[in-house]
Amino acid sequence: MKNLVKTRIPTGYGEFTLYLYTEHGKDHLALVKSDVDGETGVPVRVHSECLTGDVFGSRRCDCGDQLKHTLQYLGRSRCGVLLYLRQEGRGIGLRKKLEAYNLQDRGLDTVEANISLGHQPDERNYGVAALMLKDLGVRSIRLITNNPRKVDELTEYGIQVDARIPIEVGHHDDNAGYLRSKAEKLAHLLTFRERTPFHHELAFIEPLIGQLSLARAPAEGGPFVTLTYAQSIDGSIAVDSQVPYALSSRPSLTLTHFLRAHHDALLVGVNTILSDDPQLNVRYYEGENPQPVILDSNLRTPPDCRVLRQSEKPPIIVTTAESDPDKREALRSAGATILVVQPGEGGCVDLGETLTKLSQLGIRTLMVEGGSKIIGTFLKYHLVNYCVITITPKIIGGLKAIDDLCRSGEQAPLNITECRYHILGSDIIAFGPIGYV
Ligand SMILES: Nc1nc2c(ncn2[C@@H]2O[C@H](COP(=O)(O)OP(=O)(O)OP(=O)(O)O)[C@@H](O)[C@H]2O)c(=O)[nH]1
Ligand SMILES: [Zn+2]
Repeated sequence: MKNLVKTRIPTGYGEFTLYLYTEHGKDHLALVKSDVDGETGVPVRVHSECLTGDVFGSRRCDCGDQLKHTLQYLGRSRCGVLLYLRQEGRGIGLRKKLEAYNLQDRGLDTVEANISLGHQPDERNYGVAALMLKDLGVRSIRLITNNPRKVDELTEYGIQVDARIPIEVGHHDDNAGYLRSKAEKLAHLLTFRERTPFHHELAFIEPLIGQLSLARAPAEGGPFVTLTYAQSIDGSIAVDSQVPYALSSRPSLTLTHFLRAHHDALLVGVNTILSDDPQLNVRYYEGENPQPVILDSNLRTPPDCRVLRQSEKPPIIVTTAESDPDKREALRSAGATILVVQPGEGGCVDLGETLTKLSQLGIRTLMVEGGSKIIGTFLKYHLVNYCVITITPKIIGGLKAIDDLCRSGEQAPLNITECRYHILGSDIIAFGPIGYV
């Protein structure tokens, strides 16, 4: 199979190259991030066309969300491939799929509907996908799918599949029946994570939960970073840096704890430990406590702070080689794990090295809660993947969440792409991925 046209496609998720192939008069597409020729372990999604889901955002299936999450994931990956195969309706075409939908509205499931229209439950073939991957020169792949048949067939066609990356996203009431049929009748590996459906009033944050589930797959680079904080309407996170100030309302606090339960680790700066003495655990929601991480270049963390006295998981304290060895020993005796990294800018620890080391410790998803210095530094170095900002109806004129990012002129304003807004109690939650393109 030969590529007929190749062109550059800049997107909100990063720049890709689009390759067009043709087989039996049908165009199939490969959207490729970076050069994948000769690469191993390349993240690959083999996506079957679903006009209703991909273009119109139909909630009858999970295709549209899977497509969007894949693009976001590939945008963050060093390289990757999205194959867009024109196999509408699991190979039976759009018209028949729409007829099948009507049969499903009369009580048949997705498999029965295909059969009653005289078709197989699934008429797709992945030979063309294998040929496209071979033409692109990919040596081995990690396949983004819940469908074990795709893994088996690509393997039979000579593609080495090193691993499967699950993509359980976009689950809701409208497609619950369809997903159940896929799991029960088509052997899809769907766990119906006990987290979904969760607290009904927190269902709005599902786009982030989907990203986190993808981020758990082993990948190159550091963990997926979610930045969360609460600010007043004028952008303050506290009256001043010394005094703790509870800004969030109870529902927003539940959201924070819910998010903590969905991340491997929770990171704060030592100033937050000194001013708030927080517990950094999950209390307003039922779920696992994240691993606390404290950035503390000079080891000012008091050995009797709450996170050391009370936490079920003792914190990882990140410091530099210059910090006092006696303090290090005292914190170690109190239970902390000390992680030594290079010094970074402005007396902070080097964040890039910190993230690499946390990733080596198995931390794939990291929630960053502040304070202001940490928020600013993570943003400045483009280390944040996703933001969840709680805006409370208060005017404080105090300590700004982000004091200086663009003022020096070196940094362009950052965009929260596809920013969504949700009203939770009396607060507004603004959330979305950060785009750096
Ligand atoms: N015939 C038929 N096709 C459907 C129906 N719902 C979705 N599809 C098509 O199914 C294809 C997607 O297949 P899915 O079974 O959702 O997922 P998959 O591609 O097998 O597996 P994943 O890689 O995990 O997404 C797309 O081509 C959709 O158009 C349906 O009820 N009937
Ligand atoms: Zn679909």
